[in-house]
Amino acid sequence: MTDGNQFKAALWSDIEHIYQAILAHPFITGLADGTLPRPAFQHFITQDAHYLRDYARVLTLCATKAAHEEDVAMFASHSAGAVAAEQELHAWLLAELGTTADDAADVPVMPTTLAYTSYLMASAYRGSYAEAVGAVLPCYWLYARVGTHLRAAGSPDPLYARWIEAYADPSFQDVTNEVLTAAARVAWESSAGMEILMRQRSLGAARYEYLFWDAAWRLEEWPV
Ligand SMILES: Cc1ncc(C[n+]2csc(CCO)c2C)c(N)n1
Repeated sequence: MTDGNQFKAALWSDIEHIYQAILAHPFITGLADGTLPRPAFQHFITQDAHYLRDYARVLTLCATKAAHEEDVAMFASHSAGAVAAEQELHAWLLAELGTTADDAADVPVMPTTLAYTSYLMASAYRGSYAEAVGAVLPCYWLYARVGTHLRAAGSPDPLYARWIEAYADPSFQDVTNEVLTAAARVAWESSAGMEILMRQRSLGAARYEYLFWDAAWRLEEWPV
């Protein structure tokens, strides 16, 4: 029931402090100035490979729940295409780091990865289409914003520069805008109560986005 642009502004104002905290995080500043220790980057890419497998499934659930055919096609194509592109990037980065996607798959799923993917799965399985879209949106939006922010300075480290390029790429900004358009429309078609749930799902996912960087920085493992 809220106008699309107003709703997008409300969603962004909910998560902007998290975006600012991500930009200030030593993982991100280290990517930009090249000081990020390789083990933290490798932890991130390895956990992200686990994350992407579940994320692709969550996008197919969004496709299943969508009311409009164009949203069905969009989420199905993102699940098949956009996630595959990221997986290719990860396979390349893992090879550069001296390991393989197969070996990375044998590394356990760490606590924050499991918590975030479980949150996404629960939102998409149990929630409405609006809640599912709210949960997947920060993943796109924060990466598009972080990528654009980092591109300005690049990175002296060629591996980190390659990662930054992927998320600053205009095609990545396009897929983000497609999901934002779908989110604005579903809000317009939803009740005020459902809009609140959608915003809560988005805020929760944005918090996990911050935690995901932080977990890699801490080289998070299961304590027991
Ligand atoms: C923790 C984490 N959050 C977001 C992304 C970015 N991302 C992953 S799947 C997808 C949708 C289609 O490509 C996007 C934007 C990531 N890689 N890892």
